[in-house]
Order: sequence, then C-alpha cells, then structure tokens
Amino acid sequence: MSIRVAVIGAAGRMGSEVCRAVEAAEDLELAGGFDVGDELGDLGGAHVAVDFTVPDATLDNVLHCVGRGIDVVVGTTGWDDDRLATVRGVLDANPGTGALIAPNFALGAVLTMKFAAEAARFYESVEIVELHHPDKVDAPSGTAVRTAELVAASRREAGVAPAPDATASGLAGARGAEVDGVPVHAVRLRGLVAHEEVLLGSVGETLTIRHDSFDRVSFMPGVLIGVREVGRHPGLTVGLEHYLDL
Ligand SMILES: NC(=O)c1ccc[n+]([C@@H]2O[C@H](COP(=O)([O-])OP(=O)(O)OC[C@H]3O[C@@H](n4cnc5c(N)ncnc54)[C@H](O)[C@@H]3O)[C@@H](O)[C@H]2O)c1
Ligand SMILES: O=C(O)C1=N[C@H](C(=O)O)CCC1
Repeated sequence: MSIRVAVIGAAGRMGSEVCRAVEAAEDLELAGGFDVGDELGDLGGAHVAVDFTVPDATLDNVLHCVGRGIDVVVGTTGWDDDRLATVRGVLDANPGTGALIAPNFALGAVLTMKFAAEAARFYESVEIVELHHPDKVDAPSGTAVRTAELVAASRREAGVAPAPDATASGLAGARGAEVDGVPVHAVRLRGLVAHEEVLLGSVGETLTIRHDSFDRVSFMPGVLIGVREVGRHPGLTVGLEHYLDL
C-alpha cells in the first residue's frame, strides 16, 4: 500500500519540490497540496503531512495534523523549546502519532552538524558562517542555530573554555549573533541556495567543515526518508540524524 502524502506550503520553493519528489516515488501518492487560504481539513486523507511554510504558521499546522492522528514531517524553521513543548503535549494526547522536525534534510548538512559537534571539543575557537539566498525570511538559519547548539553542548560536556576574543569595541553585529556562546554570521546573496561553514581553530591550525546545497533537490532524499520513517517513530523527533542511526 502506498503512503498518502499531503504537502503544506505546496506553492513555495520547497513545497513544490516535495510535490514533485512525492509524485516521482513509486511507493508514495500525493494526497494534496495546500497553501495559504486552503482549508487543511483531513489533508486529503493523507497518512503523512509535510510542512514547508513559514515560522509563524508551522506550529498551528503541526497541531492540526497531530490532533487528527496524521504523522508530520516538518522542515520549516523557527522552532524553540516552548514550541517544541507544545507539540510534545499534543503528541502525548495522540499516542502512536509521530512528528519529525528537522532544520535541514540535506544528508551532507546533517553530517556537517555531526562532524562539527565531534570536532568542537578539540579546538580553542569555533565560529559558524551560514550563507543563503536573499529571499530567506529568518536569520540566522535554523541549521546554523542547531549546529551552534550541538557544538556548544559538546564543548560544555568536554569542559572546553570559552573561545578567546579580545574585541573591546566595534560596530554592532560585526561579531555576528551569539547562539549558546557560539558566534554565527549570516550572509544573504543572490545566486546562493543554502550553505554553511563551521570554522574551528587552535594555535597553528584551522579546520573548516563546509556543506553546500546548490539545488533544492538536495533536500529530497532526506525528506523522503522522513516520510517513510515517521510512522515508525511515534512522539517527537528533532533532527533527521535520529532516523539515520548517526
Ligand atoms: N529543513 C530543510 O531542509 C529546509 C530546506 C529549505 C528550507 N527550509 C525552510 O522551509 C521553510 C520554507 O522555505 P521556502 O524556501 O520553501 O519558502 P517559500 O516562501 O518559498 O514557501 C513557503 C510557502 O508556505 C506558504 N504558506 C505560508 N503560510 C502558510 C499557511 N499558514 N498555510 C499553508 N501555506 C502557507 C507560502 O504561501 C509559500 O508558498 C523556511 O522556514 C525555510 O527555512 C528548510
Ligand atoms: O532556504 C532556506 O530558507 C533554508 N532554510 C533552512 C535553514 O534555515 O536552516 C535549511 C536550509 C535552506
């Protein structure tokens, strides 16, 4: 039996790509595409809904799906602990339903986060540069925020001292935004899609871990893994790495 998939945000850059990927997959069936102004209802009888919308809309969409027992795969950014706790609460009331929320479905981006967290305890300094297309509405990227959190957790656990920084004066923003003590710098440039560099340094050496998504098709293998696996993972999962045995 094929998995029926609804796409919320279907008219957008990611949503339209997901519709194409679902239609091209033999084991999946597109139950419907939904965008602003559409009544979600039972999402066309979908087993799984995929949400690529905007940070302001995604929580309501997820609650709508989970409240009806529809598994949901979410790529939209803008999640924080309070919003995740709200989702957990609704999932507790709907046992058996699964939600996967992942800031990045590109397999290389997932590996970059993993490698960066692994490397972070060995270096004095770490900073993150994320580079995206200029139509992106949030900064820094959800991926960079998650990378910084994982890096910071790894350094905390290993007892690494804060990175050295003698800056005593400067223009606001020149040192980026601090996420969990890690400076994150956001570039918006026409021609880019989604890119991230994690820069690590100690005396006499640096290590740069870089990932580039040149095309939104790069996110589709990960999205389809999410769609196929979410039914086997009841409750809330944050990050595709948990479906990849990483
Ligand atoms: N997790 C990942 O791998 C990944 C990859 C790329 C983008 N993203 C994130 O996905 C999100 C969407 O990115 P995009 O480039 O496709 O944006 P986009 O602006 O091209 O598309 C968003 C779509 O959502 C629709 N929308 C807005 N509010 C809605 C609502 N209430 N109900 C239904 N549809 C609604 C918009 O009309 C639009 O068509 C962003 O948060 C982005 O950061 C995540
Ligand atoms: O294009 C976007 O917008 C992207 N958003 C995600 C993020 O904020 O991390 C993932 C990469 C592309």
